[in-house]
Amino acid sequence: MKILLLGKNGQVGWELQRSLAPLGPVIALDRSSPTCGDLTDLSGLATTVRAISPDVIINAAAYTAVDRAEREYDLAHKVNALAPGVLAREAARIDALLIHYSTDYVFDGTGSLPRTEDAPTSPLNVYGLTKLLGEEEVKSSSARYVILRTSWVYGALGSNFAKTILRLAEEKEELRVINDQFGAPTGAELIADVTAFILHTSANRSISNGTYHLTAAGEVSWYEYARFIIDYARTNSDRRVTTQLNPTTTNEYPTEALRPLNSRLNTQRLQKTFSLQLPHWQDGVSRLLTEIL
Ligand SMILES: NC(=O)C1=CN([C@@H]2O[C@H](COP(=O)(O)OP(=O)(O)OC[C@H]3O[C@@H](n4cnc5c(N)ncnc54)[C@H](OP(=O)(O)O)[C@@H]3O)[C@@H](O)[C@H]2O)C=CC1
Ligand SMILES: Cc1cn([C@H]2C[C@H](O)[C@@H](COP(=O)(O)OP(=O)(O)O[C@H]3O[C@@H](C)C(=O)[C@@H](O)[C@H]3O)O2)c(=O)[nH]c1=O
Ligand SMILES: [Mg+2]
Repeated sequence: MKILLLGKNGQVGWELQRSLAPLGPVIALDRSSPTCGDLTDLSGLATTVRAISPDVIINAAAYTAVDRAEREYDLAHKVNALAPGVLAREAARIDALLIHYSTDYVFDGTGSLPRTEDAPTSPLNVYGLTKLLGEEEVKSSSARYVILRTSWVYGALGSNFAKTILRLAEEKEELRVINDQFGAPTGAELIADVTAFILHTSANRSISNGTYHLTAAGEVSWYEYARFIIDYARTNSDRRVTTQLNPTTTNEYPTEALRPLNSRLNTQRLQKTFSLQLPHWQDGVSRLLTEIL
């Protein structure tokens, strides 16, 4: 199968370059590739799909700066909603399968139960809204598609909460981290591996269009996640991690964008449909920390 990958140097895109390699030729693009891989260039994107004519399109590119998106609606909307719409309509023209990623931030995060794929969406911030509009663009096209909603992504390459905390833990005397937002940190490696597995499955049996929640198992608050990272660095490295880590609340830690308190996603549909098991978040985070410390 010929695969077109967009966003090749993001956290997930980078790991996809590895996990997709055994499945067939991968044409991997980013915003500065000679062949247009810029999601703000909607006609250029369409031309790219027509020129390459892939069997599968994987969209790992996105506007992911959650606070900045509050000030850059038009750009976030173009990248997260209009561009996936173009990809979906071009996929439909050539009968390619589109794999697209979305987020826990499409939900408002009330209550404490893990949300299923069909739970009502109600984003609290611009990033979440534009990602939801992107999902709707994909679903309303006549393309074959799989949407994978994930959460709290980290990887060795790129920026993420785990790497930020490691840095701040050496720089600052005190760190305050929110203790009332809960979710599952999910490795870019895991997302990429599951994506490759889904594609391999789709080569042998037809899979129906659908949205699936894909996160690591277990749950944690950002504060407990930071605690895990700092304890791990103290035990397993020579870093001088002298910071004092203190819990705080969403109300006491204002940010430009509102974030859901409950980011828990129910992953049963993915596990049952593809006979998969999802590892605990601590497994992947320990691997990351071992790798970067
Ligand atoms: N990060 C997270 O915590 C979560 C991410 N997701 C979703 O998972 C997917 C992958 O995210 P992740 O890998 O973490 O994100 P990253 O921010 O690590 O990577 C996104 C990539 O998209 C690229 N990109 C941004 N704008 C454009 C553009 N106009 N044209 C081409 N490329 C562009 C970025 O390039 P550049 O660096 O040049 O800007 C970057 O390489 C996204 O759909 C995201 O919404 C879902 C839940 C959580
Ligand atoms: C750095 C820092 C963050 N925080 C809080 C802010 C926020 O609520 C939480 C995580 O911070 P981040 O900046 O990593 O949050 P954010 O960039 O919003 O992370 C999100 O990114 C998008 C792309 C997604 O799709 C989501 O799943 C989620 O991963 O921790 C603290 O309380 N103290 C700190 O020192
Ligand atoms: Mg972030």
